[in-house]
Amino acid sequence: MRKIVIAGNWKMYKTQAESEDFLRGFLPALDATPDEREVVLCVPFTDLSALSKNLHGSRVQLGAQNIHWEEFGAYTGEISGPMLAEIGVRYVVVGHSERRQYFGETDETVNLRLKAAQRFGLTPILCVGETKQQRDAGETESLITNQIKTDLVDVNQENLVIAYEPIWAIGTGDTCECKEANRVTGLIRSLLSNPDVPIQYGGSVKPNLIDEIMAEPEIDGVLVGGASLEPASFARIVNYQ
Ligand SMILES: O=C(CO)COP(=O)(O)O
Repeated sequence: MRKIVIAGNWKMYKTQAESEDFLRGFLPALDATPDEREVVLCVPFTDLSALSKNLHGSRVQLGAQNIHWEEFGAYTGEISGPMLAEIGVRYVVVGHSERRQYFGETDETVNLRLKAAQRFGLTPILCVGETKQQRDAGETESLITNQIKTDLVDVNQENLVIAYEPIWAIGTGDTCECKEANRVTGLIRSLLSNPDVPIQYGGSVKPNLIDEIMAEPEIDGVLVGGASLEPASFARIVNYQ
């Protein structure tokens, strides 16, 4: 039975005060959430220590949005696995398209970060996905296949989550059609040595679409940006029917 992972990716939103305010509106909704669903909030570094204090005893797991591959060192602006583990972070998003686009992330550095997350006891969420140009050129399958094969070299697939996030669906409101998202998720699964790796869909996930998305057999959860920023919106997603 594959794990269900419902994660919010707050990107660069919410101060510590705003994140604490979010929890006050969100946590009560979890009383209705089936136990087998893993609920994760991937938040900015400054929110991690604030939220870790507020989440004690809660079922919400903390996630980060980046991790350096070294244990320590002169890497201005980076954060290490031991720093994240010390405050109870369990998950870390790796290879998000925004990091690949704006911060020079490559498949090689993604691979290093994936292995570092596992080395320091965290579970990485690997993001893969194609651009509109690649999809229109019929390159979706080859792009995804290359990302999976390159990013996962020597990565332990027993401690991994993957998110299929078509870049053209991120932040656009143009959610991938559920059957297509399911098809590509099935392709990703066919490339893995461990068929039980949870695979999420991400890209304009909205409350009104979550029931349909989660009804797809290959999809084991979602990675949610904008719709995870409001308590009621993310609560409806977490409590999909
Ligand atoms: O990038 C995403 C999650 O990592 C998706 O963002 P949106 O849900 O805002 O499209």
